[in-house]
Amino acid sequence: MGDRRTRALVSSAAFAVRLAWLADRRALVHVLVVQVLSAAGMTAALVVTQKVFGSVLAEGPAAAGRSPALVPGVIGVLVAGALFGALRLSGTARMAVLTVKVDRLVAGMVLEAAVAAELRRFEEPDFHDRLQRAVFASRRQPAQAVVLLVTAFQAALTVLAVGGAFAVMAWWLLPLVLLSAVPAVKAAGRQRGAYHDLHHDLSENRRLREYLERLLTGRDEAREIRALDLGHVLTGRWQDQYAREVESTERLLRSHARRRMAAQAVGGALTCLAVGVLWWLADSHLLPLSVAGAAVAGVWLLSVRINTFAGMLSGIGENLLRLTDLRAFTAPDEGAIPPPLMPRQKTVDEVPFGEFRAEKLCFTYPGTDTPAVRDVSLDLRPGQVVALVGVNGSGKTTLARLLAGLYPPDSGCLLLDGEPVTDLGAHRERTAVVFQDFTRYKLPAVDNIAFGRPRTAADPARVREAARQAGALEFLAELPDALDTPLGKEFTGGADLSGGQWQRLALARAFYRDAPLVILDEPTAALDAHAEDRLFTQLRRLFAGRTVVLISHRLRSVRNADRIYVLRGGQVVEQGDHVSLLRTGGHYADLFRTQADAYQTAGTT
Ligand SMILES: Nc1ncnc2c1ncn2[C@@H]1O[C@H](COP(=O)(O)OP(=O)(O)OP(=O)(O)O)[C@@H](O)[C@H]1O
Repeated sequence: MGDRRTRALVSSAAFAVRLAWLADRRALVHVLVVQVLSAAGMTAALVVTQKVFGSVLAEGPAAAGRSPALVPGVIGVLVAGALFGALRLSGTARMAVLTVKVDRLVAGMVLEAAVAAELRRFEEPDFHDRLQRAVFASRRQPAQAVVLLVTAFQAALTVLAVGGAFAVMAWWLLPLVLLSAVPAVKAAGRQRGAYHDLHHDLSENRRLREYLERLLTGRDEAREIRALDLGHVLTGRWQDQYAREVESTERLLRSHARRRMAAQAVGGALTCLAVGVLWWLADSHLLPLSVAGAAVAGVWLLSVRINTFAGMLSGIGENLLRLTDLRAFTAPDEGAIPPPLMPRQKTVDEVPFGEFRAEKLCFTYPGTDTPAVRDVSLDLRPGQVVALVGVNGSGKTTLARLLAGLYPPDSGCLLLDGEPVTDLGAHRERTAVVFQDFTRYKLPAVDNIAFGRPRTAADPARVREAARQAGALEFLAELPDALDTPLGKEFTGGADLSGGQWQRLALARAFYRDAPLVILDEPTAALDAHAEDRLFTQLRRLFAGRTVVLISHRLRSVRNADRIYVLRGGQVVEQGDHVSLLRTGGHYADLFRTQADAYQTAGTT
């Protein structure tokens, strides 16, 4: 365990240095050179101090002011002090820039890794724990690790420099001074990793707390929270979550403080002993007073540096261990999406898409035991409209996600013209999906549509055409800045849309994507009756030449589909066209009649 941790620390330290190198190698070299020069300056200052002491003592205090030997020494120390002060300032400024650049580099790495992760991973709590820890580790931690490592480097150089000066003056003092730091180093070693373990233990707790924070501060949630008067309940839960974190952290900090205080007391006693020995040696004329004086200054410098270093050790340890979270998350893994093969998204006419078949698809969500989709097979021919129907939870959305290549099936496969679809990334390229819970991008309307083909520059004429096809052009044209209006009231000049208008925008995105396979999951849930009717009656014309998979609870809307698959408990229990399914008198007929009766009853009462 200890060895594993030590190895993790060493490789994380190398990782931090590599990050700094990648972020700004010139700044890193500058900062390190400053540290080396400062350490060299400190050695020189110590030696000069000893010489000055020597001449003062040789000529007597009375002659001190007149001694010509003193003048160059004192001037030299003063000039060197000013030079090193300026050098340190430049090093500090460069360090600040370096930390900002490291932060940016690492935040980008985390975002890239999150974007590359397979959708399935987002179903796993462990993934969210790792993501959260990586996000946490990316905020100032790598930059702080670089600062700590540079400070540690400086402390090590000081130890070497002062040690070197001691070698000239009184080398035998060095072990005593080093001994004084042992308790602090040991305490830091014992504490090392404790924060990191706590951080791991609290991951889920913190994730829930942050979710509650988003609920309590989000614009979209603000309405319902006020309508239900939920604020105080959620704040209470937030308080409970936070209290748990604070209690655990407090417990750890208390034990940490006790250990460090004890270590400091022992270290201080050993430093006093070293000074006492020097005093005794000087008093007994076993050591020249000049050497003893410089050695006292050296002992003080050295013990301060070593103790700072030891104190930093637990900080460095914790910090570097957090970088292991970051490395683990950003390292490419088997879940990463391979880089896109096509440099430019092709249009529907350029992408070959023939007969599409799903064969015996099975899928179980991570963390559950019951399959959401079981042994589902279906055929989709070019130009066909195929509908998936069934009660809530029957597996329609999950099946749609499998058909879109968003999840790899646990077993079974997708076939295109008889060939298994092995590259799900390429399959997604030829698929347009309008999700039931589509995303509302609080960005300009034009982006909301052009995101349908994110790897090609937005084509304004096609954006307008897609908006027109989705019935969105009219209301978008009336926005303050037309299609350039940001769709979020949080942004200056921003506007908001109604639920149905947002849904039309999601449809426009699908039109703009211009893919040969179109999957529409409840695409009209928020549309008014006219708009819904218009979409369904014109579906074939609007998506001419494409294969359409349509999910809808409104069975009236799917009756014109070429084929209807009826799902129940994740399985296809019936299939056929509307007329044949009604004739069979099964589950579909039952659902259809229930809806028709409801309309009739409502119409007659
Ligand atoms: N992310 C998930 N993790 C675990 N189980 C899930 C997840 N999403 C859906 N399920 C489960 O999978 C089953 C099928 O859900 P699915 O969303 O595919 O049904 P659906 O037919 O689309 O339902 P609806 O008509 O309500 O949209 C349900 O039992 C549901 O509880």
